[in-house]
Amino acid sequence: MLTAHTVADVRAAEESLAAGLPAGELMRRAARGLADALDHVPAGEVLLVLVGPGNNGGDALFAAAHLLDRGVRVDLCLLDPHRVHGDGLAAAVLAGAQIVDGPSQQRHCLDAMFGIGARSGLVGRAAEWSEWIAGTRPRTVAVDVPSGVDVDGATLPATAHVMADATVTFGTYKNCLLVSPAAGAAGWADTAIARLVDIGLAPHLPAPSIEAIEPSDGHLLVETFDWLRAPTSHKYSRGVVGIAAGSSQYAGAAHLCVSGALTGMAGMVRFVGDPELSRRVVDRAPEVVAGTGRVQAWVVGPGSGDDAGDQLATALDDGVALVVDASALQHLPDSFDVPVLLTPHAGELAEMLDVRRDEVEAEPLVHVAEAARRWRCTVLLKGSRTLVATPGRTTRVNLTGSPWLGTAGSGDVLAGLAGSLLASGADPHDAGSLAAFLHGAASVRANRGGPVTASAVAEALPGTLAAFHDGQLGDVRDWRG
Ligand SMILES: NC(=O)C1=CN([C@@H]2O[C@H](COP(=O)(O)OP(=O)(O)OC[C@H]3O[C@@H](n4cnc5c(N)ncnc54)[C@H](O)[C@@H]3O)[C@@H](O)[C@H]2O)[C@@H](O)CC1
Repeated sequence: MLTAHTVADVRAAEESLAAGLPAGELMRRAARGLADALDHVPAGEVLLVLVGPGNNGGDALFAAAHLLDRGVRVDLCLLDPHRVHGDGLAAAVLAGAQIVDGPSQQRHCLDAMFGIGARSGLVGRAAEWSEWIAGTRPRTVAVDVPSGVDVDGATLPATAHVMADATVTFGTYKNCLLVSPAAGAAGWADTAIARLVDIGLAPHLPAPSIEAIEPSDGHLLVETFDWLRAPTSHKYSRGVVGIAAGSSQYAGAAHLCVSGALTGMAGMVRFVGDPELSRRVVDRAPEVVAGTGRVQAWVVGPGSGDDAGDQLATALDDGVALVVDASALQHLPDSFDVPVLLTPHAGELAEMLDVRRDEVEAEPLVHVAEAARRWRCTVLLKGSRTLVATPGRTTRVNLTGSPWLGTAGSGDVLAGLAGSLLASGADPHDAGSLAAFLHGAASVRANRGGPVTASAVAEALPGTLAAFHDGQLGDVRDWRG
């Protein structure tokens, strides 16, 4: 798992680690790693370093000294010349850095104004410099976190903040580097996920605040699905998932949800719906069994019509786990007696919580946790960085996929896949986060860097799942579009 920690936990861990090291060793490690990560700045090129008053500025000043040794030229802009890391400034100046009044035409920039000591929102010169970055667009690397974002809340301020092309972070990820909307300021389009410099912090860190499934986590499948270890497993021990999806208006949703369910871990897919739709589903997918019968989990709601409420009530009567999606989300009871995964997008979550969609998009972490608390179940909030929250569990963020996945029907495939994982033995937290991971990776596998259809995502799922199981998926950066 890739993990992120809160500022308080990072500070406590750093204190504990630093206690056993010579003074200044942590900053030396951070600065060395930072300088190594700046290998794209060629010798002879000018790097502008925006230096803040704290240790974040100190990291950059020591890194600048390394870069000067490599032949890079360094201009320093000091946010407050009276508050600057003294030893760092001395090292950078001794190595040949020049202090300048403000940014000009530099094509490379290092944002070291504020790190984890940041308050959200920039004002004064810091705001002007962030506007210079936005206007001039030098290639900008943020040190630890982009200055001005809310580090733990992963939100963006109403006032200015830095938009970086990439971020180099120390010791562990911070929430703002993984979760929307702040993750967008850390280098969304370019490197997608911040580069992590190992400073020896891991043994001192507590449980994470956020975690993300990585390609190397294929062992989760064997740990989650007992039947994978049993040579005698059969279709019923793998689990049966029931699908109540689609309607005359959205017949395609039935097919797509079924196609997602067929590519998961369950041994059998049942479809319940009106006779005409059932006939069409079985015509397209002869593996599907139409009609009611025993299932281990239900998926209710994708493309459902006016009968979504009745379908949900019927599924609840069955007393098994369920995925509730789309229009069925409008018919939620106050609480559940069975394991439940709700899969809203921001608009649907806004309706559930009676807030505006832009409020959910501005603070997705807060709202997904609120819904998970209110319904005491797992909530998967779909988006460019899908979140999965369950009371008592570490919230997961999904890092696979691309904006091409924002296509009609892809949510139906996701719901079907999640239902299949639920029926096959996963709890809703694992089912939701594994489904989001596989679904995102499958979309990239289907057509890296280009458009995908929901059907193509479903077709790419079996190969993606097999590669994940076998540890063949490589790096998570490979599975972002
Ligand atoms: N603590 C440690 O042992 C280590 C810290 N490291 C670096 O140290 C950083 C944290 O350093 P600091 O605690 O000095 O904090 P910062 O360098 O983030 O800055 C803190 C100062 O900036 C001010 N400030 C923050 N946000 C502001 C805003 N929006 N507008 C105006 N002023 C603002 C604060 O009041 C404070 O005085 C980390 O992010 C990391 O880069 C690394 O060197 C690794 C080791």
